[in-house]
Amino acid sequence: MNALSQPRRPLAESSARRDAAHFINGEFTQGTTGKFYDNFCPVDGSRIGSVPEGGKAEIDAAVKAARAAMEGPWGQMTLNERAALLNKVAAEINRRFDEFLEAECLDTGKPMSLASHIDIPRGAANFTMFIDVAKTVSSECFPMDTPDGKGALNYGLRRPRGVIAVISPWNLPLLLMTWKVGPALALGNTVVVKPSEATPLTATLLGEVMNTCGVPKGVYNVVHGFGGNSAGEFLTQHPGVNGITFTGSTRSGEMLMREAARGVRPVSLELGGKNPGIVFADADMDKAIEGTMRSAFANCGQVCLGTERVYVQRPIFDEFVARLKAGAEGLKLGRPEDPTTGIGPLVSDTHRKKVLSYYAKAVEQGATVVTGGGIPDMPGDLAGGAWIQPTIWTGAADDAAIVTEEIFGPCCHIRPFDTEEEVIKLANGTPYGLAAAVWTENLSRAHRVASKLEVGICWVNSWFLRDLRTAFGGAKASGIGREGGVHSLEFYTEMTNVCVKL
Ligand SMILES: NC(=O)C1=CN([C@@H]2O[C@H](COP(=O)(O)OP(=O)(O)OC[C@H]3O[C@@H](n4cnc5c(N)ncnc54)[C@H](O)[C@@H]3O)[C@@H](O)[C@H]2O)C=CC1
Ligand SMILES: O=C(O)/C=C/C=C(\O)C(=O)O
Repeated sequence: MNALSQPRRPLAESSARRDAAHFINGEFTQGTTGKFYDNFCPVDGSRIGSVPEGGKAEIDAAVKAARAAMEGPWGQMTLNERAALLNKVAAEINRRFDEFLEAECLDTGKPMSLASHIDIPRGAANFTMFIDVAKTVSSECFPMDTPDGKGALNYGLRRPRGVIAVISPWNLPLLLMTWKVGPALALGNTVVVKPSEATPLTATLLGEVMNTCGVPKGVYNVVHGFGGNSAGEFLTQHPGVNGITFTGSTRSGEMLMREAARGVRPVSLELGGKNPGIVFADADMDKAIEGTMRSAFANCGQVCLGTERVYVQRPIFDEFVARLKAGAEGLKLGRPEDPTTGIGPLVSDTHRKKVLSYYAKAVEQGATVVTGGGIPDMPGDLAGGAWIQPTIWTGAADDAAIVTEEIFGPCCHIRPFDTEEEVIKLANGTPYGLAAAVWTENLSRAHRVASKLEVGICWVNSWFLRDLRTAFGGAKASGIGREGGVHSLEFYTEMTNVCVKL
């Protein structure tokens, strides 16, 4: 199970190559729209299977099933009963680890070495962690004075919010979907999930797991389809939805928020980033290079927390650029099942077109291409995949597109800086505010800089070190709200203050 130490069977032979299906009220269905689209593997462009596109009828059926489950057996369950079921779900994901792994790597093309360490284990951990939160969280209590001297007692009572719409992206499909489904269910809600159109497989597979574990029908529903004028928009428009949680682009987040305004429904939005990495001259160079390699290139740069702007203090600038260049050029592009693969393809040809448009803009706007900048020559069937070269630039202006806009590819721009004050201003000089990575051996400086960066998450001498109990989310245009640990209660529950006169 789990870690990848030797080659796996080729994904071409995987039994995870299947048609996707909606999962509504505990049953798999192809729906009634008669519309289907093809799901392609970005490794070689091969067809994985078909995906039904859900319409208003499928969304309505899923929302009604979710509501009925709230009012039925799920809503009647004790926390311990719910927890037992969700622990079984986590155990079943681990038991079917290889199926989830193959499905995720078929859909995304990411290396199995990465998905077996991050995506699939987190798919299970997202359930167990939030069960712990639900079981251990305490409530607030305020005793108060009253004129008669007898007093009153206020206490907060948390109830599930209801039917939660989960709209999830393609870059970490199982991880980011369960990051929302885990707390939603642990806290007693039901869900309708609209996974990304590009990555339908693991959400479908999770339906099988729910049935195997005896999770009541209607608790977990999946409807496939696209965003605007399709399943995504129909879901957010449905009046039976009590809250909308979304991870994806800032543009789509804005649209969702408009939909959520109808009926004044809460949103939790984790959106785009243009995250800075700041490397001070006193940094441990090996650690800074290793961390920046991961933050710029892991998952082919398709991580919202990734570093696309690197600021390096001038005395170490040339050495840093040379070493990151060597690292990028040493990354092996390869098949997911090859344990020596360092980087996979982008998720789709459509996304590659977007990333390549930035590669072109970088040159047009006068940046120096340190390495990469195009499409690599891939052998045989891989030539049909969405491969792209890891790319590093220097010399772009601070207002160039590659320095200001989220690219979501394996690339970064490196710029020198002189002073702490200057780099804080540069780092904050963007509408986004998701994450930052600061590299320094000076403890005082680390704390000082972290406190001044306008971001939701600041790593010091690390990147993507995740404690699931901590607050996770973005500042400014990178999102609204925080999820993780007790912070998830804010969105997934509704608080009633009970005031008891004594
Ligand atoms: N913050 C993050 O983690 C992610 C950021 N992105 C960024 O977004 C860019 C565009 O990628 P997309 O796949 O188009 O991301 P997107 O943000 O448009 O899509 C994410 C999810 O939202 C759904 N969606 C889109 N529009 C919707 C609407 N009007 N109503 C309801 N649901 C809707 C999609 O079907 C998908 O499930 C990427 O190039 C990247 O820059 C993409 C994926 C994840
Ligand atoms: O929850 C995590 O650990 C990772 C989150 C990553 C994203 O939200 C993303 O890349 O979109």
